[in-house]
Amino acid sequence: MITFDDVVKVYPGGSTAVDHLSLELPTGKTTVFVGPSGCGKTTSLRMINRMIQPTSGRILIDGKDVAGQDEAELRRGIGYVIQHAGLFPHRTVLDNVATVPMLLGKSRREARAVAAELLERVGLATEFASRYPAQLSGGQQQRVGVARALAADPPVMLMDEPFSAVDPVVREGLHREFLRLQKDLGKTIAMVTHDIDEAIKLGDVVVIFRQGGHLAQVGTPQELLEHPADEFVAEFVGRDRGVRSLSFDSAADLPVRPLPADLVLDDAGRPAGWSTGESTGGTFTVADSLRLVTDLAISSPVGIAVRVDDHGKADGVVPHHDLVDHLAARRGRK
Ligand SMILES: Nc1ncnc2c1ncn2[C@@H]1O[C@H](COP(=O)(O)OP(=O)(O)OP(=O)(O)O)[C@@H](O)[C@H]1O
Repeated sequence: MITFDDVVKVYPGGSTAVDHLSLELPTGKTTVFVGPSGCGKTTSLRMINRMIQPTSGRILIDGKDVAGQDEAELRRGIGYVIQHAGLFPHRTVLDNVATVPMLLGKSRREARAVAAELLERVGLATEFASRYPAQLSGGQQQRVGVARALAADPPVMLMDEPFSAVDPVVREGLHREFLRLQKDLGKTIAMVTHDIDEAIKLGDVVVIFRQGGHLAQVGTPQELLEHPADEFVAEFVGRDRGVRSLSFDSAADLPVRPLPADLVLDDAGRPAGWSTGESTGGTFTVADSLRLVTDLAISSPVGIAVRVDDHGKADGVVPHHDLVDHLAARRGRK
């Protein structure tokens, strides 16, 4: 666990970047710092590995004050990923990643073997290993940056806007990769982003800052969407927060009706469209979210979402008025 204990940072010149921050970042989870520009996110992140010294207060990792630790040793346990990956331009991709294990005392051969394995883990094919950073796309460079940060197998990772320099499609892929990796690795991650959607997608815990380095709210993405603490948070998480909070609710307890006669099935019982010739526009299973069902019901030409089982066989439908009733009942329960 990383603990901020009443941390203040006032820069020379008098601007307060972080104002009495007390916060706990749980072990093995991703905590995302988000907020408007200049609200102290990066300053907070960099105080964890002592790139910036707090003016007052303490930061502890697993109960140990970082201020009392040897800087080099502290940083060996903390991976650091930045926006443009920060790769060494004159070293190959493989050697960029192998540098850290070599610094930690592994032979060149061993270090390269570790590097090759990490590159594979972040989804880079072996053919990229011998290229130089400039010969990679932004998204590929970012993967190398993540692999390099993981090379010392640090329990803690700091990530400052790691995905913001790439286009939305590439970012989407990196997000998927990140979630898959983190599920396997369970690192204690602190990440900075200015993008609330990214924070909600990647964070187990989301910390919203407001101007002046004040904490606005801390919570799970679902808590922030459903119970914003004030107008600032409500505005920040977005006006469509109600719809987005449906992503965190399962479709498992949504009541379904029997299959209507005008739903056409193929020989295997899979939905093939409506008798009017229109498509079902997709299907859902009990493992999906209420957001998907809502989307299907709204975009369906007949206003009905079709549920299938694990084999793709249709096993029930949800007309949009049933969905509206379910959502109203859900609101009553919360
Ligand atoms: N080295 C510095 N000297 C003086 N003031 C600084 C310094 N670094 C940052 N600041 C100020 O401290 C405040 C917080 O900066 P910080 O970089 O932590 O914000 P941020 O939330 O990460 O912003 P952004 O999203 O724009 O990167 C800002 O007002 C900034 O101008």
